[in-house]
Amino acid sequence: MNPAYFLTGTDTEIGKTFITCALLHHAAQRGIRAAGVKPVAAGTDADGRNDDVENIRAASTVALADDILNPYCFSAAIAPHIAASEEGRRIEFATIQSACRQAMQQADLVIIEGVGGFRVPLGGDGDSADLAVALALPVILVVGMRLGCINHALLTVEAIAARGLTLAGWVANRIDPAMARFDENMATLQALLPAPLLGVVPHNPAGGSAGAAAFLQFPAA
Ligand SMILES: Nc1ncnc2c1ncn2[C@@H]1O[C@H](COP(=O)(O)OP(=O)(O)OP(=O)(O)O)[C@@H](O)[C@H]1O
Ligand SMILES: C[C@H](N)[C@H](N)CCCCCC(=O)O
Ligand SMILES: [Mg+2]
Repeated sequence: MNPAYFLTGTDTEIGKTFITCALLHHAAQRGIRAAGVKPVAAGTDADGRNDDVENIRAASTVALADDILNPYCFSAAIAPHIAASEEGRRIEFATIQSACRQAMQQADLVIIEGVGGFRVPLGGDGDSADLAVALALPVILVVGMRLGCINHALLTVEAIAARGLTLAGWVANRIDPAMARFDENMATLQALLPAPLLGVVPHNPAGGSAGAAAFLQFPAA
């Protein structure tokens, strides 16, 4: 089976999809056939499309079938267990595991984007941390650089370690370009997070997520 990573973040809307795409572009720029998977998406447009799924599809160099790329998609942009319940559906980890296995057979590198932060409920099979355990993959943590991220990052690494998962590395993503004491916050995170820093991605890098790839060092040196 080819390498894959479970990508999580310090919260929702902090750049998990953006960094997933940047990692996929980083791989593609090095001739690695890479694909992203978004097991659970919430929020669709009038055509039934989800932005995360479409961005990940566009950044992937291996075209996965729709049900592998995105096994579960719900209409409302809300917590997915609530969306699933409202739609009378159940998120099955076995279905997601099967999709991820197939992706890992088809692509040389697979990045699996979680949903929201690390402990988002997904229904009867568990939460997104349980999903990471079920997939038994190393984790990449995206830290959305804004006030409050130190606490969120530390709680997340604690939850990752408590489950016996490996933290492969973390990415600092500058979602708030006006963050006060950015350098001091970075120094604190580097001192406290027990994994390599895979890159510091600026706010609005030229070229979008493809341009952001230039700021990544992956795998860690
Ligand atoms: N470095 C950055 N510079 C500028 N904008 C960014 C950056 N990273 C992310 N964004 C923007 O912030 C928004 C949220 O990012 P993104 O959709 O990747 O978050 P997410 O963590 O995947 O959210 P979700 O929990 O909904 O999956 C998007 O509009 C994205 O383009
Ligand atoms: C719809 C949104 N963009 C995400 N996909 C879902 C975020 C769920 C967060 C749930 C929570 O932690 O409260
Ligand atoms: Mg996303």
